[in-house]
Amino acid sequence: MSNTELPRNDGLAFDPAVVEAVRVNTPASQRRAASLPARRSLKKDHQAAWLARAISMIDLTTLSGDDTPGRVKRLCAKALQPVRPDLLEAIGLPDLTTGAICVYHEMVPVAVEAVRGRIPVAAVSTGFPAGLSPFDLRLAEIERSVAEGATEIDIVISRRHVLTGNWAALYDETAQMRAACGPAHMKAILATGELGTLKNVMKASMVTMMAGSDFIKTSTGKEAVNATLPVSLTMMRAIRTYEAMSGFKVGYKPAGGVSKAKDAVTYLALLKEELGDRWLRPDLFRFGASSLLGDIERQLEHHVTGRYSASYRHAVG
Ligand SMILES: O=C[C@H](O)COP(=O)(O)O
Repeated sequence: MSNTELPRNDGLAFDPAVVEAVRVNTPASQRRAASLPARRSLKKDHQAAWLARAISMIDLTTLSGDDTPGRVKRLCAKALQPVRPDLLEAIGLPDLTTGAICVYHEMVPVAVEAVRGRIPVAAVSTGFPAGLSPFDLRLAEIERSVAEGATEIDIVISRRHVLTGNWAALYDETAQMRAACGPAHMKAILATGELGTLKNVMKASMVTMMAGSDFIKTSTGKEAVNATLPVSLTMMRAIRTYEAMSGFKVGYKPAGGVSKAKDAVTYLALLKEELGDRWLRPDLFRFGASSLLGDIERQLEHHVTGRYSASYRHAVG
């Protein structure tokens, strides 16, 4: 099934009472997050299966000022063949791909041609990463990316609406962006490292889901602090609350700074505990990551051959 055929979040009418009702126990969230890595240790086949699963949920990303068509084509080739064919055969997953490729608008046509419809192309739009270009241009950017073949749009919210408590403005902005996406799935980047508190993260999560986001995503990868476990716990609980309110399952995307296989497994363990097995699929979970794939490939190589190769051998992704 192509991702444009997947169910969409139609959203709910803006309800300030939902925002008012938000409660977050920050010390408890931090304690829980801190206990996770120590509690999780996966071995052998089980570990390989989780790592393969993690690959299938990576939005393989390049978002650099020096991106070129050549780099994007190489990244797309890596997304379609994320691990050496002999390793994929050995783990019984010869057709494994990443979840999607994620690029700036200018690179959308190159990526669309390179992936040949096998995986979705996601575009970061709306004046990424700051989201401070004129609003009509931000909407036009979404429309252009969709017209050029992006089927997922990662929008950035206006952090100032959160920091000034203007929840109605955040709802309105997000709803207009969702409309501009048309058939493309929308991931709302909250830039959680700039929102100040976990309570703000929870409120922004609720508002952007009420406004129709299909996914909520932590970060652009450009903030000083990007994806963290306490933020992820908070956003996953917001997703659970929203499902109880609306019946709709919103997806989750931690992004920025997730670069080690071990960390990816910790995120997946948290996801399984908080939201359940249904979320352990690419339609409801993605890692936004530029270098995670390289480390996972290294770990899989070790699993299959018993040897580690140098990390420079896995330079792409
Ligand atoms: O959304 C994805 C991020 O921009 C990637 O961040 P990263 O380079 O820290 O993996």
